[in-house]
Amino acid sequence: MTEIVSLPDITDSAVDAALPRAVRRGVLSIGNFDGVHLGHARLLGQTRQLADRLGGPAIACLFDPHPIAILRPELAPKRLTSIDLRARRMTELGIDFLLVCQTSPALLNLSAKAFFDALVCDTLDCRGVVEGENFCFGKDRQGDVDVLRRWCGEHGIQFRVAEMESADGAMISSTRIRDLLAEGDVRGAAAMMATPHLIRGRVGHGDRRGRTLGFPTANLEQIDVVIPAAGVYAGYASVDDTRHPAAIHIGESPTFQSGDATKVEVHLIGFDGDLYDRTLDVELIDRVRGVVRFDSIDALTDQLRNDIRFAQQLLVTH
Ligand SMILES: Cc1cc2nc3c(=O)[nH]c(=O)nc-3n(C[C@H](O)[C@H](O)[C@H](O)COP(=O)(O)O)c2cc1C
Ligand SMILES: Nc1ncnc2c1ncn2[C@@H]1O[C@H](COP(=O)(O)OP(=O)(O)OP(=O)(O)O)[C@@H](O)[C@H]1O
Repeated sequence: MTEIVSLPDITDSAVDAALPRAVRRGVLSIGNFDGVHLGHARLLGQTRQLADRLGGPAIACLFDPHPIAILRPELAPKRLTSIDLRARRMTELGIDFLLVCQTSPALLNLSAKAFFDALVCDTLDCRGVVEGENFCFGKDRQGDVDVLRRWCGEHGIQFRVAEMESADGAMISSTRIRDLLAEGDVRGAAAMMATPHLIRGRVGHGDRRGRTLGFPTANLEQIDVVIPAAGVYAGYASVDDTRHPAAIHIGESPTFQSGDATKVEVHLIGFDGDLYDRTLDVELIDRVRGVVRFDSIDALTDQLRNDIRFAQQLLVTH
């Protein structure tokens, strides 16, 4: 199990007392790790390998909130994955600790050298560091892998650069996965994360129209991850450790002139029960179609029957 360790600001003297001893003398990889995509997996795999060779724990470290949320809040994207989910995926990659360091204006103001000294040397006393070729750090992104290699060398710290992982001729990144989701390409996003995009939400009350149509839907609220483009999707919805095939509608219901672009409604296929106030985990497997305005309720329900049949077929062959 990857253990999440929350740390105060590394520029704060309280950081030493807050750090368990077991997290020192390890091999470190710093990033945001949103989505824990195939590039991150390659990097973290090398972090695990180097930790095995040098001894000590394999450590991933991220800064929360994401620095962009402090520097340019208007540009801050929604995240792909909660920190808990990142840790769960890192468990499979053999990462011992996910350090979650508090981001502060003082931290963002550190020069690359001051950041290196504070985190890699003073706080963690690392035996090794592994980063991808495009890694930058410190104020104004001054530091890159060349300076990091030099400073690690000066401190007797092993340093490795992971080769960048690409798909279809372009580098995989969290940004690219967000772009795919914005186009509704949940299949492409899943290929880059080696797992489907997961939306967790609490079931609230919709207009209660779905049940009268013969297709009850759970309306997800309190979603704090990226919601893909409006459309109809095939996927799975898990509640209480039971996974149900599902047809998911994201966006407005133009037939009824209701809802908004980020509304997520989930029809659990073959399920009949009360889901209000429950937590639902929805995996988005494939896109079925775009959202359409129907001229009659009968036309809508005919289409919903087809969607469900098509979703079931997609899920069987996926
Ligand atoms: C699989 C699926 C596909 C849907 N597709 C459309 C659509 O294309 N156009 C539309 O107006 N509503 C569509 N709906 C939304 C229904 O109109 C919606 O479920 C109904 O209005 C119930 O809303 P409520 O849950 O707020 O009661 C779809 C719903 C589901 C479950
Ligand atoms: N495709 C990739 N292959 C290998 N390493 C990668 C890849 N993408 C990112 N990394 C490395 O992972 C670490 C964490 O990077 P980060 O989480 O910021 O990734 P990112 O996917 O590029 O994010 P964003 O799109 O938000 O910039 C860095 O060392 C970075 O170089």
